[in-house]
Amino acid sequence: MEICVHGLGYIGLATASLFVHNGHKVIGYDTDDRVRRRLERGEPEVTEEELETYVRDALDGELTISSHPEAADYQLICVPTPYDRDAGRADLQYVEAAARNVRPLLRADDVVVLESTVPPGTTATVLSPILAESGLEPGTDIGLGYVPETMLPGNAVTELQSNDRILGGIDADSTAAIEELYGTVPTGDLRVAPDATTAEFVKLVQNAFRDVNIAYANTLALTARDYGVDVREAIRLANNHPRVDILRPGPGVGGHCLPVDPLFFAERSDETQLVDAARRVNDRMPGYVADLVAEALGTLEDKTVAILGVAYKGNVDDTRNSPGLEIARILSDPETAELRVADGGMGATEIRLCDPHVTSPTLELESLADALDGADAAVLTSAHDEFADLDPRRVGSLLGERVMVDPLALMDADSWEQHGFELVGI
Ligand SMILES: NC(=O)C1=CN([C@@H]2O[C@H](COP(=O)(O)OP(=O)(O)OC[C@H]3O[C@@H](n4cnc5c(N)ncnc54)[C@H](O)[C@@H]3O)[C@@H](O)[C@H]2O)C=CC1
Ligand SMILES: CC(=O)N[C@@H]1[C@@H](OP(=O)(O)OP(=O)(O)OC[C@H]2O[C@@H](n3ccc(=O)[nH]c3=O)[C@H](O)[C@@H]2O)O[C@H](C(=O)O)[C@@H](O)[C@@H]1O
Repeated sequence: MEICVHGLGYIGLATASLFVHNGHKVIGYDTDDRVRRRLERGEPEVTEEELETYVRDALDGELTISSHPEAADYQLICVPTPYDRDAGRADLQYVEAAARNVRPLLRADDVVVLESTVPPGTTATVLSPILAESGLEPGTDIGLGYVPETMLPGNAVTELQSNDRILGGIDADSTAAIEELYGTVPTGDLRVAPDATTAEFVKLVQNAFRDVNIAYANTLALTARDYGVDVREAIRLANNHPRVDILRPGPGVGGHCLPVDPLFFAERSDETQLVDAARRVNDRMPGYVADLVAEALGTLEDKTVAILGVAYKGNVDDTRNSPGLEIARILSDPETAELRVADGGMGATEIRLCDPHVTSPTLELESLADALDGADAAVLTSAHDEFADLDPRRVGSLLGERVMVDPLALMDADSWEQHGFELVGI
């Protein structure tokens, strides 16, 4: 079958490659010239090794990059859906633009599938009317539906090929046509939702569930501290119950999915109190970690703090909503730093950033040795493999004060304390 994929970012490129690897001819279109040029040269901007090989193989095969969208049996939309904080709603401009691009290409019986994460109702009430302006009615003349992507950054290819897929058409024929396409690629089970809106809702349910679960773990961490209880030991013991499965507390919830997608629920509902509270709990964690740094050092004035990890989680290079960067921002902000300085002085805190996975022209990133050299404290904010074997002897010889803040509990406390460290956890 011929497929045109709109948006060749993390999801679109992986999806286009999945279909090529399974015998389909795919035209890939992205509005960004730079993205298209790189792909035309066979140089995808992908940092997961397995995904990079997977995409390169597709580019060597039947994945064609085009400067304009083309007619195809299936039009797949994988464009960004950021949250507009000022407006308090999802910014659907990219979905709308993609729909307008698809509109003139449509032929009877073509099928349009949205994969981007969106507020429930988007396919039926935003996408459908734009496509209908073609003169072909979605649900009657053309197919239309929603198929969320659920692959986990860091384990993309495996999850792309093995996760269950949920799909929902705006009518039975659309659902059948979408099933026909996704049935040709390896996945877990295909799960048919009653309609597109339910499929959109389920995608948000999954990410909000994870966010709420992590917020519960973070709440437990703060509560356990008041009782002098080791939260990780408590969660480990609690999880032995056959029906309890609590996630891990940490320095905050980053990325562009968990901190954003739960907010989409509020678009047309006032009943989102629990989900909103979870967001607030998780958003508070970087400030809490900054407080721990200030507490351990007694003052932030003239102190130097090394932040080890600006990626939003371990072994990825994505810095969106990064807890490490938020902790850095809070510690270096004179206003908040002043509040956090135990002795009341102004906190001219120097921040050094280190991350072996991230390359960024806008961040001044240092090597591990340079970041630690003479610093007063280190904060371990991303669970990168490179940090797993940090040697307390080496770190101790570089740091000015032996203070290691470890909100992810990556280090062995006994071993670090034996080397004279104050290991601060949450
Ligand atoms: N990254 C992730 O882990 C996951 C993302 N999602 C969702 O998938 C969607 C896409 O996310 P990513 O691939 O991560 O975004 P991304 O930012 O990596 O890529 C999106 C691409 O779409 C292009 N684009 C924008 N408007 C376009 C248009 N009208 N036509 C063609 N191309 C256009 C952009 O230039 C960009 O290259 C979002 O809704 C996101 O929430 C869903 C599951 C996982
Ligand atoms: C339900 C679910 O597992 N959703 C996944 C999620 O990917 P993402 O990389 O954002 O999720 P993640 O690994 O939980 O990381 C998010 C953030 O949460 C933090 N985190 C994660 C687990 C945990 O126990 N404690 C914790 O604090 C991480 O450090 C990170 O800062 O969101 C993706 C998406 O929807 O874009 C989705 O495809 C993925 O399958």
